[in-house]
Amino acid sequence: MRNVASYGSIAKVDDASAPFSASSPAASRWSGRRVRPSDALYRNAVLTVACVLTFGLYFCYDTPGALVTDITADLHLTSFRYNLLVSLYSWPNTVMVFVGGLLIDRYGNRKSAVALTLLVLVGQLIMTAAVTLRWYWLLLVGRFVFGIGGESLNVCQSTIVSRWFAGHELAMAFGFSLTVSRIGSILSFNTLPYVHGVVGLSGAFAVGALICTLSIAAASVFVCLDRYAEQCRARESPPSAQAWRYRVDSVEEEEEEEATGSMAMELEDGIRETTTASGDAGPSTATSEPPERPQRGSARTPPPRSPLQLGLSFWLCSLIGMLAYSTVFSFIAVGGDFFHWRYGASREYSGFLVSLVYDISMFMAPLLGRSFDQVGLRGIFLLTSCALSTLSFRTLGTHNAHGNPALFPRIPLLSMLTLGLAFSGVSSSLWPSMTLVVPAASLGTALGVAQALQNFGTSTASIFVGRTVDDFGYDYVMKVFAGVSAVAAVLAVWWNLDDWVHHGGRVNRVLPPEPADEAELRRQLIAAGLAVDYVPLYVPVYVLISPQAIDTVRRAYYRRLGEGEMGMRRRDLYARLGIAHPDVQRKAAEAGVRLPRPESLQRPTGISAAMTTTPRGSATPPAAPIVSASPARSPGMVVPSATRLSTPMASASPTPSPGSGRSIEGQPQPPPLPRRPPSSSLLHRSWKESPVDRSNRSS
Ligand SMILES: NCCCC[C@H](NC(=O)[C@@H](N)CCCCN)C(=O)O
Repeated sequence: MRNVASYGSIAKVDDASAPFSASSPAASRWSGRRVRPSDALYRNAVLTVACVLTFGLYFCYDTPGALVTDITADLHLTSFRYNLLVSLYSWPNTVMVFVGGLLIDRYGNRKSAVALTLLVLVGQLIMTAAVTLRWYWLLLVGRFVFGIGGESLNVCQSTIVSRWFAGHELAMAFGFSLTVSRIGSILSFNTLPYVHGVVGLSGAFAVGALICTLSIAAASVFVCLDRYAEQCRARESPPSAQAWRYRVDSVEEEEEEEATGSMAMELEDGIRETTTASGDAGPSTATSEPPERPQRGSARTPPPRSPLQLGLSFWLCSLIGMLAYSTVFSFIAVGGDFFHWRYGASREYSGFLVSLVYDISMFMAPLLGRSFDQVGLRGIFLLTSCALSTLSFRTLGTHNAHGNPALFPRIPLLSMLTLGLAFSGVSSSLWPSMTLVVPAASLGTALGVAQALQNFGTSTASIFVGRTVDDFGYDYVMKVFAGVSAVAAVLAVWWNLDDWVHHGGRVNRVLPPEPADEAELRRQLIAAGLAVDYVPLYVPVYVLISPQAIDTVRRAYYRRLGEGEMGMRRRDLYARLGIAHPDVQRKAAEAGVRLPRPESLQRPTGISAAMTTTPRGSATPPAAPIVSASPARSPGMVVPSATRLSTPMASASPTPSPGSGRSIEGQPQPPPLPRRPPSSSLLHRSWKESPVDRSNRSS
């Protein structure tokens, strides 16, 4: 819980996550420095160092594969000992990477990146010493340490990328990170045999260690860039705004936040889905929350206690990843042998065919990523990729040189091209999708679980291949792989349907760009009196006690802000009528902040309308159009009640100073009659019915 401060309905990741958007007006106003975190240059630098983070890891991961003949010969390893060495990367990570994910969420990306790149280097150095000393057991220790650091480093890289490039650049950024990783693997396979010829086995491992230092350097640069971005962000917030940057440490506070946070999330999901379902975005859409902004939405939810709480969508996604990756990775491990024996291909041509998977992925990852960012369809593409994998394995398992020699070399080439495309599709769509279906604050944990499953799948598949090939032959293995890929495709259908039905198809949508910098807009709103930037910490705790307590706190707080009894009643009335308080309208006009236009006020967004249209069937009222999408939902900011048009208990939020009730020209006037019958207990009922207001207040 350390790096997440939650503000009622809004949880804020406190490690400069997604610190600056490309379209940040505030950032562009931030002057006095040459390069700003919002600049493309700065963001590219972050992406570069994030990509290089795992470069050493992938280079060294494939070292045993690249030097298989030399290692087994030089160290006199049996096939079993060699395979034990290779699999020692995956086995511990069926558990350890999950722990790593938790620690990444706990300590943040900066510390984790440095610690994990160091761990990878330590592992590689141990292996270098082991091959020098010819100590097999030490080699196993080294591979173990290397694996512990390596898989968690993968998770860390993903959380960095998803936080810096949330939104419309996410998949492309992931694509670039995959490309650099593939270059690491390809470089390893293509250079290490020559390096070994020149400097021997120890020298080859030492080269790997040297490349790992590159990753450490990248981690150090990332720390500087990320910290600098955080400082800029802090500088942009006025001192008063710092007041809401409190940390939540006590268990009670966590529980309270979890309750309000998840209620608010449900409410917000309901709102988005209601808007989407009705298709009645109206003119106010421009000023309200975009239909879906998964990362941002998810960032508001406190971290789940257990991975089981990560949701069906996440588990389906992880299972698909486990099945799809395990078949491809274990096929790559035996692919050279397979083509040699089943198609009579030369060793070189077999190697070429196998490497096609990585080669294609290297080129395709950013291209696919870019197209996912532009057209969405990640889920559909993942499904298509699983289907393509099925086709590829089925073909490889059916047509071989013995059955129909005329098909060689067309079948293996076409199958590998298909498999390469499928693998590119899986890796390019899976990881960005993963970040969309889990709360941002739990991303490390979630990716850790996903990688743990993937390692389990890969290790199991490798054992299966080892045990099956001799007895049943490669065709049988390929058919099983085709079956496993088909199961992944079926799960992908389920995953898409679930996402479509319950989440409005978020994984297939185009993500909007990150909104303009929230700090600046928040400052504008606060200056305009449309928001307050600080609510005492005792409020969220106290308001949970009883509706009476809520009312007492609310009134006490209004009084502190100079609000009289009449003002409070007027505020209640305006909120019940579902319109903006005239004074708020005036202030909004002065501040140049757009309120929803009159027609949007006529939308049937009352409680009953929402209850009938909320897809999940939850009795959550819809959100009102908000003054401005991003500021109204900024961490720690409370939007005055009257700006939350037609939110039933909008008046619960405090506002600095009530106005005279004058209306301004061109702005909507209150309708003559309330849409809902006034009730003396409305206030209390509404508190129960409107968690978002409670969480707003508590923030
Ligand atoms: N930040 C990168 C996301 C993971 C990419 C993925 N790698 C893995 O899943 C690793 N567990 C496997 C390492 C094996 C390398 N040959 C990938 O697509 O490589």
